[in-house]
Amino acid sequence: MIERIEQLSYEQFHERNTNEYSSWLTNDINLIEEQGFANFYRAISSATLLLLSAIAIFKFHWLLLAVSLVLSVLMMLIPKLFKQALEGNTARMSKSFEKYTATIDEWFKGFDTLYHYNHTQLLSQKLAGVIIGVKEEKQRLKKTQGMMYTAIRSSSVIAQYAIILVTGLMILAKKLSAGTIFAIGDLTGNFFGNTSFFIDEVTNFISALKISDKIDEALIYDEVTIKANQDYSFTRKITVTDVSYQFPEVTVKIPDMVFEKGKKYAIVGKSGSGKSTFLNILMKNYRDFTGVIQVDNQSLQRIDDDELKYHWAYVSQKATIFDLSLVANLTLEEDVDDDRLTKVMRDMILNEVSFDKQQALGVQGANISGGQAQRVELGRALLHTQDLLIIDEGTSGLDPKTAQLIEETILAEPDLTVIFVTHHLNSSLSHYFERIYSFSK
Ligand SMILES: Nc1ncnc2c1ncn2[C@@H]1O[C@H](COP(=O)(O)OP(=O)(O)OP(=O)(O)O)[C@@H](O)[C@H]1O
Repeated sequence: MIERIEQLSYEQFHERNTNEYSSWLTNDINLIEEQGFANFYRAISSATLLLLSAIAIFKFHWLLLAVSLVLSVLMMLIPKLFKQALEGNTARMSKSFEKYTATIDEWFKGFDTLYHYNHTQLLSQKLAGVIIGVKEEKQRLKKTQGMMYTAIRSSSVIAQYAIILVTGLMILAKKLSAGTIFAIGDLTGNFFGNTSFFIDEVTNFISALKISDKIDEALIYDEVTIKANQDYSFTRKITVTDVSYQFPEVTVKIPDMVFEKGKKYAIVGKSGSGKSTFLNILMKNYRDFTGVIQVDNQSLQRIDDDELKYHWAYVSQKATIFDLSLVANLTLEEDVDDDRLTKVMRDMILNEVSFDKQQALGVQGANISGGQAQRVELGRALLHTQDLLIIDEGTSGLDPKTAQLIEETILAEPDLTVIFVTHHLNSSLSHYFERIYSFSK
């Protein structure tokens, strides 16, 4: 499952909330394990005991075994009556777990805000609903399972009586000795008991497999139809002509622009004017745009995604920090040139963060400040990019002096092409920019 997720494109991954993936990997895996694999192994054990009882019944008379087998086949039809309800309940339980995980994550992440507004009581209000939802779905599933078990157990008792009756008739017909009736009672008890266990276990196993089918089906995507050209080249310029992007509710129109290699560009514009949308198009996160973006002489769509990601880097306003050491956060555990790493750490003033080389920065950067996190994010991009650095408000969390220092360092890089999106263009840096593009709604 994780390997399939690794292969998703940006748009495919973002079709669903990250909590849905978390729920698959926690709740659904548990459900598959508890209801699926545990039942699979139990079914093997029941089948073995069933076989041993069948051999013993056969030793008395083949006819008794034949009737037992016919009755057990009839018993196996019972789950069909519950199949739809059982699969529906299992699927609904998995959905309710997804909602539960998403709600817990959302409201616990908002704890600080609720705390400062004296509204932490919202936690129990919001979580109560989803907890009750999970409980109700669990009860529904248990109820359906219970009804199925009762039907199977009852049919098992009826089948035992039927065999005892057949045995009685065979004794009267002098085909079996009178004492057989006592032994056959025990044997058929075992035989039909294990048949009913076997049926329960196989039915539950199959309905658990439906969850894994649901995940598999959710992760099936058509291949990207546009054939990528492996040869990446950006030696001259990127041109953007007549580009627009259609969201369900709004069409975002992007102004025509040219970005020459090695030069620096600023993009300014009102909130909602389409700056981030453009950057997402340029990074190939949003593929279905209209218009033309050429990189040297190739259309952007034809450039291989991995090549593009290798050469271009994108820094957003929101720093992503992993619970790894500073160096691992910068390198993403890749081998990098030591001199380059040292330069990036110096340029992004990161030596102050490096309290201890091994110390992790905390989950979502809990052990460092917001400004430090942004510098780590910028440092990671500088370390990974060869050609183009796109910064979307990536210095907004820094104090003005540090922001200017960092921005100047980046803008002074001679070979790097920089696209710098900002709401607050520092006039003392204007001379670095070849052009300032203005987006309007
Ligand atoms: N995922 C989305 N789904 C639907 N509409 C979206 C989505 N992302 C952006 N939009 C819409 O597209 C328009 C452009 O948004 P975009 O985020 O590109 O603006 P922006 O210039 O980057 O704004 P800001 O400066 O506030 O970050 C807005 O009207 C926004 O509501």
